[in-house]
Amino acid sequence: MFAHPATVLDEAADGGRLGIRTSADGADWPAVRDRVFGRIDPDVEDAAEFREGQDHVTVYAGEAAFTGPRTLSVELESGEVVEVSGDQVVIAAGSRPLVPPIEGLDTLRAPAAAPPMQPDAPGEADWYTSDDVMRMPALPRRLGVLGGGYVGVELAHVFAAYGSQVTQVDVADTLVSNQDAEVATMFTRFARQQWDVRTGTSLERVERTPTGVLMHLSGEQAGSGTVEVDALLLAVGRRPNGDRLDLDRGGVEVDDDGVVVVDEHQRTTADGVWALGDVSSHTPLKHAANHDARVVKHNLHHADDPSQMVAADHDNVPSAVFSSPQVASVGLTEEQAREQGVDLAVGRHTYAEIAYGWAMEDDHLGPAGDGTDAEGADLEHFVKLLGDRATGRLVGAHLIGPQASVLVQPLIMAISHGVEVRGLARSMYWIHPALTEVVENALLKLEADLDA
Ligand SMILES: Cc1cc2nc3c(=O)[nH]c(=O)nc-3n(C[C@H](O)[C@H](O)[C@H](O)COP(=O)(O)OP(=O)(O)OC[C@H]3O[C@@H](n4cnc5c(N)ncnc54)[C@H](O)[C@@H]3O)c2cc1C
Ligand SMILES: NC(=O)c1ccc[n+]([C@@H]2O[C@H](COP(=O)([O-])OP(=O)(O)OC[C@H]3O[C@@H](n4cnc5c(N)ncnc54)[C@H](O)[C@@H]3O)[C@@H](O)[C@H]2O)c1
Repeated sequence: MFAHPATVLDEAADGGRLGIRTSADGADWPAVRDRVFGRIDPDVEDAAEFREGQDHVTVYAGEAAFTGPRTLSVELESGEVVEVSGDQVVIAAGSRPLVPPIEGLDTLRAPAAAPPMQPDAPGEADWYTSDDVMRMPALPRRLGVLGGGYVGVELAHVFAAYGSQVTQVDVADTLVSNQDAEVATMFTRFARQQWDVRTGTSLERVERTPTGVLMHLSGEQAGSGTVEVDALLLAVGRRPNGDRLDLDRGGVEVDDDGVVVVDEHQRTTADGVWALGDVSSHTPLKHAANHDARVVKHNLHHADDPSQMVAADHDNVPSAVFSSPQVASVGLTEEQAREQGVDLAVGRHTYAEIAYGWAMEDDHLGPAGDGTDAEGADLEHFVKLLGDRATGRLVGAHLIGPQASVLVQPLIMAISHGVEVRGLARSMYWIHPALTEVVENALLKLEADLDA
């Protein structure tokens, strides 16, 4: 709900390329924010009411922690502590944003500390995390973003498109550095055209000045060493909430990353205790949490008969980054495939080469209008498919460009079902002149490379 208006603004700003007269004039922040929370907050209240209204459900609204096997104490908002135990217990406590130890951060105004289940609108603060930045009282004129992963690049795009002057800092060499390297490099080039990106750079220290927050930078792209902003968004990763649950008292083990250990049925190391979602996942994504929840729901009904249980499938969990441009991926990156010794075939096709790409004028990106950036580097959106010559199957798909999150779906299907790449593109019609023709052509090229 925040990212879509940002994309609409981008398109409005870019109409000239298509020969149409459009312009963009930033966002009315309170209107956007209140549209989002006007929808979300009542939904949250309705869901809570629904749960409380179920005659087989008792809700204890408070912070829970284990006191023994399958037993938890819950501190209610009233301060009262109740003990709850069950034959089966499901841990679904999620994760929280990391706040890195930055010198000077403790001298800045922190976002209002809100109890986890009742996020209040924060007052004006000097720094935020994704928990509270979306409820900011006003759009910052200058925003610093620490971290260029999913949260960082999605929100940098949102605020830049809405009219903030964004400076993004990441220690890694590229933004979205967990993506296929070619995608991450190209994404970083696109981002640089939209906001100030400092990769290979650290935030050493922050201090309040009469006019804002001064970020002291060091590293490759520190520039003059300081950048002043009105607010700072911390987006350097998330930590699973297991460390706040006294898990050892419940006999529940975590791994070295603090992630609750589960078997293929989502059972933890404690008898009768299950876990799902971010608290027990190395792919902390909503669709992965939903999958885990379906597995746990089924298995709870067969807790006494493991032969009836289903296994969770965490292979090939896809993901998409809703920034500008969009990025989507499933399976191995090219680097992972090569490391694993896969005998790799590659099929790559650009949006610019298909009819819908012509319609979008996708081959005229960049300041010179020639598909390259100021340094002459390639800027054409693409689909890259990786196949294994030994099996003839798809092992990875990486997309960067408009609607990447949608275009990836047939590739998720192909990889999930282990479909043979040979013959796949020609086994069905592809609507002309839809954007999906970029996937069709990448598949044909992959097929050709498999046979090369
Ligand atoms: C800014 C942002 C954008 C995201 N966008 C996407 C996206 O586009 N696509 C996607 O797939 N994923 C996205 N994610 C990830 C996604 O939100 C999570 O993977 C998902 O919410 C995990 O669900 P969960 O139920 O495991 O945990 P959560 O949604 O974190 O829920 C955990 C719940 O447990 C409660 N809780 C925690 N500790 C206790 C305790 N001790 N006692 C009682 N209650 C407790 C919390 O208050 C919370 O209500 C995004 C995450 C962020 C931060
Ligand atoms: N579209 C989506 O599906 C979506 C959107 C938002 C969040 N999420 C989920 O939330 C999780 C957390 O997202 P995130 O963006 O906070 O984490 P992330 O792990 O995706 O990215 C963290 C970034 O911060 C950088 N970093 C770490 N420490 C730093 C430091 N001290 N200084 C500068 N840079 C530093 C890292 O190099 C990395 O680029 C994601 O892994 C994802 O699972 C998903």
